Amino acid sequence: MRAHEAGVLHAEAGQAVPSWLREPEDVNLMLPQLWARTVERREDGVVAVGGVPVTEIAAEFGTPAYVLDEDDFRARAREYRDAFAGADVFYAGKSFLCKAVVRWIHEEGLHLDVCTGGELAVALAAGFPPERMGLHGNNKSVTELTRAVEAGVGRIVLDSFDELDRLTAIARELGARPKVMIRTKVGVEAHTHAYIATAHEDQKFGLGLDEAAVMAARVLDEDVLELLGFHSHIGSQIFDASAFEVAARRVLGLQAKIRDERGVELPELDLGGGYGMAYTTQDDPIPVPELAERLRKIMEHECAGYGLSEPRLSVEPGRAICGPTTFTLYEVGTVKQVPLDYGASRAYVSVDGGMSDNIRPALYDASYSATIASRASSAAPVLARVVGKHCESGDIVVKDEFLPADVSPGDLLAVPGTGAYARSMASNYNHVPRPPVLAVADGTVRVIVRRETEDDLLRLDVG
Ligand SMILES: Cc1ncc(COP(=O)(O)O)c(C=O)c1O
Ligand SMILES: N[C@@H](CCCC[NH3+])C(=O)O
Repeated sequence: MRAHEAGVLHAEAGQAVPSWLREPEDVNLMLPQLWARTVERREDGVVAVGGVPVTEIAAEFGTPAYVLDEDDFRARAREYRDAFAGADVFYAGKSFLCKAVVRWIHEEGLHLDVCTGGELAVALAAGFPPERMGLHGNNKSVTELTRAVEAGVGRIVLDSFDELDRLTAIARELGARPKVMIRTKVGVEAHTHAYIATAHEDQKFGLGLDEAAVMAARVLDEDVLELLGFHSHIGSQIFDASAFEVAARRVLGLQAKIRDERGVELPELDLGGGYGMAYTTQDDPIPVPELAERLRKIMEHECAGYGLSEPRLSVEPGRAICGPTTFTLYEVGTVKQVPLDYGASRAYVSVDGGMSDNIRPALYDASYSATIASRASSAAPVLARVVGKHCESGDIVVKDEFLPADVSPGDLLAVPGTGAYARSMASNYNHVPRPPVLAVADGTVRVIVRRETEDDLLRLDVG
């Protein structure tokens, strides 16, 4: 049954619509702040990226697929590099990493943050200079640490005393002197989902400021590792620049304490990543130049206050670079009209992917938007929920969106803002193979991560 045949819910009907979601005047409208820069709806109603219509992409490569705008990716990387000139920008590979991305990051002059042996392997395989990499992780294994030291990774961010012992032993054995930072938790309550806040006390990352001072003293005393400075990452999808300022102030206070107690001015400071991006109209990211300027000012101000010479700053944006560059292209399979308690109804639009290609709605209650991408529609907007094909009722792709009432099987549906933590957190739940990543540039589409196949999955199953 088509949605418009069932008497559907409009915004004025009330409760089912979240307060921030407005019924659009034109259901074909695509808000530019939610889409990669070369994405547009053409006059024939079809959405195109880099000049290539999604209908062609779907016909050649199938759905679901992550469609990435390479020019947009590179432009966002450059924007960070330029705004933070004089500081080092480490792209956080956990948000999305593959060999092509590693090369783009290198070509655009960024550094790279990896947080597992797997990410390190991808970066090395793509030829990224190890000295421009940082290695994170709260439980790095001996194998991972050894590989990083042998490869000459530029900095290892220590996260525990156990790791300090491990790395010191490895350095002694290899006769190396790895550069390290110490990850702190600065006690800032970042306004974000609890699962992605990382600077409060009761979570697994980093060391409290007092413990971090003890660790710094040990590293300096033992003189096996080279201490670059402290690291702070307060969480992810944060819009409030003042949270970063508070973090900077607290870590610089620690820096001053080390100077006072040990007579050592540590040369670097890393303020992590976590800059928010727009998934829906609710989100209002801080413009990158403004963010950079605020961090620069607070560094200047605090260092002057403590009489410290300014350490070299580094930052680690992931989501804000890759997130907006990509949309997921799905095909609609079924549309079901579900009556709600208060007389309205919601169209459940099922697509050919779901929580296996984007776990964020299920994991963080994250909001996304969607549009019908294979055509324009003159039908009225109706409240819809885009859901996946998995065996879970929480398998939600877009919780609340207005779609045209004539949304039908066979329509292509695009969900923007899926460049970060979608492919990188994808799973094979229900033995669903993971979608490919397609990079579009200069009117051509290139597979940069191929589609997984059932054969790939069967090959793992050696029983
Ligand atoms: C240490 C560290 N740096 C950088 C990032 C990147 O965060 P985001 O993608 O939100 O910029 C993360 C993830 O939250 C992180 O844990
Ligand atoms: N994966 C999370 C953010 C955590 C980032 C890594 N520390 C997200 O999708 O928002």
